[in-house]
Amino acid sequence: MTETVHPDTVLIIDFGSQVTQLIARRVRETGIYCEIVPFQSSEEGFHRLKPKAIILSGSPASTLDIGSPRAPQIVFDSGLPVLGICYGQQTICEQLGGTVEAGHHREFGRAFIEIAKECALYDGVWPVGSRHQVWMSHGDRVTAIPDGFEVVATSANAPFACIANEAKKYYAVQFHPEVVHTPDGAKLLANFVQKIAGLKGDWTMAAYREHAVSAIRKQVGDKRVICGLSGGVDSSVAALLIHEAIGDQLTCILVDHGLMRKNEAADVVKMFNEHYDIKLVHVDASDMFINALEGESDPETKRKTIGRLFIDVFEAEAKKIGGADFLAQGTLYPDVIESVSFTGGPSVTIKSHHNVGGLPARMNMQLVEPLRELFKDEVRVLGKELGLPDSFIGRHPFPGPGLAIRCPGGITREKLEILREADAVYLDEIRKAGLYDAIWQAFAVLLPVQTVGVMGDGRTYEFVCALRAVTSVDGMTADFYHYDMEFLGRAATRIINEVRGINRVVYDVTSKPPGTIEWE
Ligand SMILES: Nc1ncnc2c1ncn2[C@@H]1O[C@H](COP(=O)(O)OP(=O)(O)OP(=O)(O)O)[C@@H](O)[C@H]1O
Ligand SMILES: O=c1[nH]c(=O)c2[nH+]cn([C@@H]3O[C@H](COP(=O)(O)O)[C@@H](O)[C@H]3O)c2[nH]1
Ligand SMILES: NC(=O)CC[C@H](N)C(=O)O
Ligand SMILES: [Mg+2]
Repeated sequence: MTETVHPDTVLIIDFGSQVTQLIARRVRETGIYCEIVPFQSSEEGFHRLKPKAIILSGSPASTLDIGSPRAPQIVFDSGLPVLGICYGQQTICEQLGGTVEAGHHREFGRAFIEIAKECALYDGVWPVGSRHQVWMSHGDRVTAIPDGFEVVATSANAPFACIANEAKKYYAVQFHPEVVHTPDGAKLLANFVQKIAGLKGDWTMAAYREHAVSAIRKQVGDKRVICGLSGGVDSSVAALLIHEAIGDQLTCILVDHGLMRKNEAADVVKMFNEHYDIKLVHVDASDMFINALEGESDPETKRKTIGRLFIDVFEAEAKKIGGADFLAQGTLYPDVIESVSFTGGPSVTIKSHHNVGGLPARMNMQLVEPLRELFKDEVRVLGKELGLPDSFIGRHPFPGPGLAIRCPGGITREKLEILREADAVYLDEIRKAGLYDAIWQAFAVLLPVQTVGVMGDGRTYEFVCALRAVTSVDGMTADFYHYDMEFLGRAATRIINEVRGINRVVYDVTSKPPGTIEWE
């Protein structure tokens, strides 16, 4: 992963909790660098990262199960501050001489803890004798604590809600400080990394930019790099960073697959040519994509066809510039974590995200992934640092397969055109209402269903358009956006009046889960 060691790094050992990523986010918010390493490779991670503090995550496992994961001994031999969360607390107790039992009451959700003693972990946050809301999610509980520890907070069902060995700087909590339902949790984590471990918050995007630029130079040398540029935040920021590092050795390739939003390809090319001196090839491959997709209705086939054609175009373009040794991607940290995280069993494929991950084997190119340590919101901050215009930084995500996965049923050129128009009107209404930034992602979907309507005293028999808008932090979970009805009415009227081929509009009120954000 990282090539350079950050001076003040926190190692987060992941035992497979659903919320391990949130620990990383909370630590990063204090300006301190951290990485999540799966417990299986945590010893190797320790040597690679040379951390100054360690956090042990929660887990679906029970320490009472035979073969359940443990922290490597080096954690306790290192003399570093350690914070154990939930399972992390339980394994600390198991490993250092305490005991854990299966609890009589499983405890999920909100709970209240009483502060019994002063503790560096909540210094300046929770006074002795006060009571605070925390979030619990456990079945097992600690029943005896190891020597050298004392109980510093209790809850009705977790007498050892927080325990500490201040001399060794070991802290362990049964609750989850990383989730927002523990309102003061972020302050506790900040106390751990700043006051207890004494780390400096110098993980800034300016520092990251320097670090990334020199890492790219070192990796690429004087070789050529191609970068698929969609105009989305990730690929735009990746392109700017790589260009800063290696200038003309970079060629960006924008593939217009005929599945972009209205005017999108032209806008992206214009913006890049106006602001940057980056080599950008705009490939109109729309016939190739649409011909291959025409009539196709299976979502997975659509996605795979598009993924394959992207490869073909990248290959052909690389050849035209005399070959390229590297392919740049805007892979983000959550993508990396999802592919290494400990899971109880094989996970199912919900949808094959058009992923350029299959590229290197076929194209024989090495990957350049300058954003693989960052979360999306950090990428946006980095984009700002690099001077990317706000209109690009705040853009809603747009999937690589584009309108093809918003047109359920067989794809036709005509349907794509109708959808493109409806989507443009919908987004225009959102912008006019000042809602664009409050919504994480919004788009129109053209349903393969025709319904009867009446317009100008005549009968119509046309398509249904579904509108989607969601709020989310990272796209992993999402809620539908709660518009007021006036807005929906206005958008529907405009779409029906202005877009030929649509005579009915509906709004999607499904969250994720159980739905996904896209319809295919
Ligand atoms: N039309 C396109 N032309 C060239 N490359 C593309 C195109 N669409 C997607 N890609 C490539 O696929 C990658 C993944 O797409 P993805 O949509 O996740 O990222 P993005 O478009 O850069 O950002 P965002 O998530 O904000 O849309 C992009 O970073 C880009 O390299
Ligand atoms: O680059 C991409 N290639 C894809 O194949 C793809 N499929 C979904 N998405 C985007 O991912 C986020 C989550 O989408 P879902 O809830 O539909 O899985 C949403 O932001 C989707 O727009 C994709 N992005
Ligand atoms: N969230 C957790 O870490 C849970 C730990 C353990 N599986 C329990 O039920 O107690
Ligand atoms: Mg995109």
